[in-house]
Amino acid sequence: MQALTPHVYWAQRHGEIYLRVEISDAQNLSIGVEENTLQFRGQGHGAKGENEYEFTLEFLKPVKPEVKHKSTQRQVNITVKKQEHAWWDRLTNQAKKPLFLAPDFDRWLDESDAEMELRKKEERINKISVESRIRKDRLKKSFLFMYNLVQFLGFSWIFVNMTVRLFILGQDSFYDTFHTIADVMYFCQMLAIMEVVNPAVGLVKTGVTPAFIQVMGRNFILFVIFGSLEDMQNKPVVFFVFYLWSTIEIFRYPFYMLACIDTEWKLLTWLRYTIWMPLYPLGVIAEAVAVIQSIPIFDETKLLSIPLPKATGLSLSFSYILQVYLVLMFLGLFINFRHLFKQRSRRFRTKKRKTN
Ligand SMILES: CCCCCCCCCCCCC[C@@H](O)CC(=O)SCCNC(=O)CCNC(=O)[C@H](O)C(C)(C)COP(=O)(O)OP(=O)(O)OC[C@H]1O[C@@H](n2cnc3c(N)ncnc32)[C@H](O)[C@@H]1OP(=O)(O)O
Repeated sequence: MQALTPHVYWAQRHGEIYLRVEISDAQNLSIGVEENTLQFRGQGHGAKGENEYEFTLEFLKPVKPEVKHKSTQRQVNITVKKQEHAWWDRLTNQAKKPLFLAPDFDRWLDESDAEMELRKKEERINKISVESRIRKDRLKKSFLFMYNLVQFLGFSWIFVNMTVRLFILGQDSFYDTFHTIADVMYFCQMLAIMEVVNPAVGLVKTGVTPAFIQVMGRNFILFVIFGSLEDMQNKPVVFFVFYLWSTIEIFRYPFYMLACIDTEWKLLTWLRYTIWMPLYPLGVIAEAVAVIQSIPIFDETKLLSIPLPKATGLSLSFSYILQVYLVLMFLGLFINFRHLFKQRSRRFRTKKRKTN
């Protein structure tokens, strides 16, 4: 059977060529582009009835070799991507239009209309990406707001409870701080692990190391020194450690909450970036006192000691680790003090520049 040539209709956009081949119920299609020439072959029902149809088109400019096609009951639609984003004066290399080829007026656009369509498409894509960025930002801020609110409520409860008990019971309140406060403190400090996760996943723009030092340093004191040693739990040092921790947090978390809703209270900002100056060294000193007080207890109870080879019958007391930790604490203090100084001057420097 000799192959016939089907009617082919075409239209273009800046990036693509659309071909519509007038063959219904097409089968055994073979469509490909080689060296800028499209070869079409297939069986179906065309202008001259059921037959084998074929045609060849040599394009005006280079096209990509991959071709997309879709066969429907009425026609075969072919999409070819142009190599370069450009408007072509005609479809084929030869100046004279092949007889079987005609414009597809259903899809036809002239250059300026196609540009307009392209611009509208780009605007739509931009709008969608801006909207999705806004949605993500809102979700992120809502999450951070809730996190900061929970921490603020937790630390406010701790601070108010300790202050009220201090006023009512005086120095007696020092001795049972742990039993009244520990559960809420455990909750807040476990949750504070998010403060390491948040910068690590890019939720807040700040360093992971200072947050890690802060959270791990506190959790070490809370869970290991106070949590594992009952003898430490009724010492007055617990009061000072918890009070110093909560004093900064009742300013820091509302400051973050306001940042999440793009609001700033100058006094709160000043307090967040200033009161750590006396509180941080005092906090480290209080924590160091707790570690030093725990050393004889760990020695006596042999709790958390590391057994040495059986033959020696000895074990390495946890107090050695605590002595190393004491050094690390002051290293941690130095790193975080420097970090907080930088944060403070960055904050007040940019503020000043903005107001000038
Ligand atoms: C067993 C292994 C242990 C290993 C460690 C060994 C060493 C241990 C040493 C431990 C010493 C610790 C002592 C300490 O426990 C004592 C005390 O805490 S005493 C009480 C006083 N303490 C303080 O004042 C410190 C309080 N803590 C902090 O300030 C932070 O935790 C710190 C990580 C130190 C600093 O915070 P950050 O880097 O985040 O700075 P900024 O607050 O300026 O925030 C930067 C930007 O991020 C935005 N941000 C941050 N967090 C949030 C949030 N939760 N929600 C919303 N936004 C957030 C913030 O708004 C800033 O954005 P922008 O710059 O755009 O304003």
